[in-house]
Amino acid sequence: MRIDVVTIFPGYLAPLREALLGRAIEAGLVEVAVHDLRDWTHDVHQAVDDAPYGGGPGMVMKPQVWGEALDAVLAADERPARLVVPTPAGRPFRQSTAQAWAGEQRLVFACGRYEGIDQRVVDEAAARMPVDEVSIGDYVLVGGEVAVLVMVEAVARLLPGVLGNPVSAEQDSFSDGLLEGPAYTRPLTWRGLSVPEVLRSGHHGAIARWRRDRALERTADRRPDLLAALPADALDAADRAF
Ligand SMILES: N#Cc1c(-c2ccc3ccn(Cc4ccncc4)c3c2)n[nH]c1N
Repeated sequence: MRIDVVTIFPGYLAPLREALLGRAIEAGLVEVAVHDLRDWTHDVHQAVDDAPYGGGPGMVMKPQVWGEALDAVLAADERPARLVVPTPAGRPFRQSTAQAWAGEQRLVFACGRYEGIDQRVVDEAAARMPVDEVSIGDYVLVGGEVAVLVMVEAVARLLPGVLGNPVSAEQDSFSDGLLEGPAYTRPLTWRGLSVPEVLRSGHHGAIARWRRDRALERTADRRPDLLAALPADALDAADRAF
């Protein structure tokens, strides 16, 4: 997969080259290119924004600059791309979104700032490629860069070879529609608190059942909406007994 990010703050995306994802890039499991939107300005001030039509607070990002930038970035690789535009007004970004995007050959992320990007940039792009306007949560950020860090990590960890243990991605929170339950490691007792006996029993069936019960319990307590959204056949009799 190739990932391109267009932003006026390229330095914000430096964390993509750290740790697990950085190693994946070095291993050639994923390609990441970050582009400075101002490279496609032509005025001395490198202007990327202007006042909003209809008035209102703040500034809007100019369509001309974005259009030239996306044309150039898209032309740099022949692979078909999905354009992703983070926005507080976007559809929710979920694990299912990350799983769907993990199958893409190429993702191009457009990081807005100010009050956002002129809508015509999205509309014009949508005539020639898939475009997703997405939000990472119900709170307001200052720009799209942090959201891109979140989404790139969520997608990249699903790519073959990126995670040391692919099983862990299958047992993620949300992968089965539930939150994952609590995890424990050594020491056996820490500040008077001990690891649940069942986890030391060696009884794999009992351990699986205990973990499922804790996941159901945590999901019911913290995210009842996820429980309500589960397909009818997602809970077996033992689950329902919980
Ligand atoms: N994903 C995501 C987001 C954003 C977000 C994303 C891109 C941009 C570009 C500009 N802004 C600032 C802004 C724009 C409009 N209204 C208010 C603030 C952004 C915010 N905020 N909250 C989220 N969950």
